[in-house]
Amino acid sequence: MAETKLKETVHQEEEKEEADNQSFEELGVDARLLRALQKKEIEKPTPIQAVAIPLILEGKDVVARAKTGSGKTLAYLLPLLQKLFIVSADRKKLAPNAFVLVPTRELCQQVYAEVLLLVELCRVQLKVVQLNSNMLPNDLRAALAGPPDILISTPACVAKCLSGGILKAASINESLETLVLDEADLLLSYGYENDIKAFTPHVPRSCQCLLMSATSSADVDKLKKLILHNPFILTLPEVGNNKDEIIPKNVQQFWFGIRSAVLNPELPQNSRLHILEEFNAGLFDYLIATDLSQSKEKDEVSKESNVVSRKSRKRAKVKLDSEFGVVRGVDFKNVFTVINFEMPQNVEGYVHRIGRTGRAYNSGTSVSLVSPDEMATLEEIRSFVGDDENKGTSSIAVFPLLTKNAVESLRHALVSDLLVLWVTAKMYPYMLKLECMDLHVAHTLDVAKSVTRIAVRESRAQDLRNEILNSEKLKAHFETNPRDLDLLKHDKVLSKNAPPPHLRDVPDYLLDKQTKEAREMVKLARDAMGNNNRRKGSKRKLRKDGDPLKAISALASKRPRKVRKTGGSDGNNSSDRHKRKNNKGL
Ligand SMILES: Nc1ncnc2c1ncn2[C@@H]1O[C@H](COP(=O)(O)OP(=O)(O)OP(=O)(O)O)[C@@H](O)[C@H]1O
Repeated sequence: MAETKLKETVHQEEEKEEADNQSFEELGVDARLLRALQKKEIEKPTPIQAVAIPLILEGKDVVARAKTGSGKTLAYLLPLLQKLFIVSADRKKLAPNAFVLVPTRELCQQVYAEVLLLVELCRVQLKVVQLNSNMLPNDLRAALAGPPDILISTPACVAKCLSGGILKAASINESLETLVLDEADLLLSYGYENDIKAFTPHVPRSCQCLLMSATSSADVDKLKKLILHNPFILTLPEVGNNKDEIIPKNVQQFWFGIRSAVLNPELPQNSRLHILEEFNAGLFDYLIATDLSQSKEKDEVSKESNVVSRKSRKRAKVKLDSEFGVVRGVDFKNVFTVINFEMPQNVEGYVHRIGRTGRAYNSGTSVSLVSPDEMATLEEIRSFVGDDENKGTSSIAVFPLLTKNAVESLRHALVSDLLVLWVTAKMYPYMLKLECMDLHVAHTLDVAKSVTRIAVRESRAQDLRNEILNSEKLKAHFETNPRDLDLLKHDKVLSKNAPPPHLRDVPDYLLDKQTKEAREMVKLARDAMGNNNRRKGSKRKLRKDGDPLKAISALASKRPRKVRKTGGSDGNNSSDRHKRKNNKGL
């Protein structure tokens, strides 16, 4: 115990400074590796390399904790390779002499590529293989034939090879010289504990063990006790005490107060209803939802795939509700924008998703982020909605608002159909800082403050009132029911706070050339999206069976409706429309 304490090296400033000034050569790195580093344009060791390389070259067990991106991979790879350069008559070759175990397949590939490059640049004859659990037993056997000098893999794959007799425990015991556990802080949390426990009894006492980690945690301590013998513990100061420096200083970090909720099939029914209720009551600005019952398929991924799939693996154990479905029929209130971050799988899914906006008399926008492999789905959808480039018809347009100009113009937009505005309002301080718009500060911050949810809702209500008052279709109704017209005309806005006069218009002095151009663009975009929608809606015949104001709400019995019943429907309910199209043989 006392000896371990003595061996713990928490580097003091002077030691660190000394190490900082050493070259790779002074650390004892082999000439071939020096050449390789030069070709890689790596000039001087990072602090962790400076302290770890000499110790590893001496054959010590090392636990190295240093912040992410600090060069831990080369800190162990350089001495590991150098050790293998030495041709030793004592070396047994029944199994790989060095194992590098990492938590994910992606990391396997990354480390493998790094080793291959170094070996190639050094012009040495070393055989390196990477194995993963997806490989067939015969392929695993073939890769291990020889055997290779270095094996890069995951603990799960090694355990699989052991239990399948592809790797012999006795051979490992005879041949293993160096064991590296990279990203050690993740290995246990990724569920590899049993795999590591199955493997460690076969690690010979003589094997040099290295444990690399970006953070210090109970898991790292557990691994340390499981595998290492009396190691040197290198804790660079920034990881030890000052938590602010775990992440490199050159990373700017932000968080925004975006009120949001997640809706997915893993949640119990009660929670889902509760979230819908809260969303409809305006507690969240954003709802992040999935309509994927097919997420079950996606969950069937191998354990070392990646971080996301690791989480998914845990999720796979959770029973998903096969009756989950928020995009069909559920009547969300005040959804102005539907964003398809992932495209739905088919036209039907698209129609149902975007039908969550533009409900009743509201207008809405949908924005689809389409990756190249989703283009076929987009084409299918475009042909379904009747888009034809040859005929110049295009209801799904290229999104026009992501230009710098458009962002500029949103600074001055008081009312927008786009929910984006709220994000913009919240981002004002950052945008201003980033783009140095000091001239506009006072005005734009005032604008941002004034764009409240109520202000936006009222403005939309006003639009709606105007539409109804000017509606040709309702003219006859108002003639026979003048009281309705009277009530509507005198319907007053809820908010007592009129916008301050200086915000009614954007003063000319604030309008630079770019903003003027952007204004035009946004106007065009609104015409294309909002106004067209309204026009389309008004052309539709009233349908009793398609009254969107009677749309099924998951919460209909729980809470009073906020939407006032003003008459019939414009039939602008995508979901109903789609059902009708479906019946026609979609
Ligand atoms: N001495 C060096 N000088 C300049 N660049 C280096 C040096 N050593 C490593 N690098 C580069 O720094 C980057 C980060 O290195 P590496 O991936 O080893 O970091 P890490 O500490 O393992 O990070 P993480 O904990 O996130 O895995 C790599 O692109 C690597 O090539």
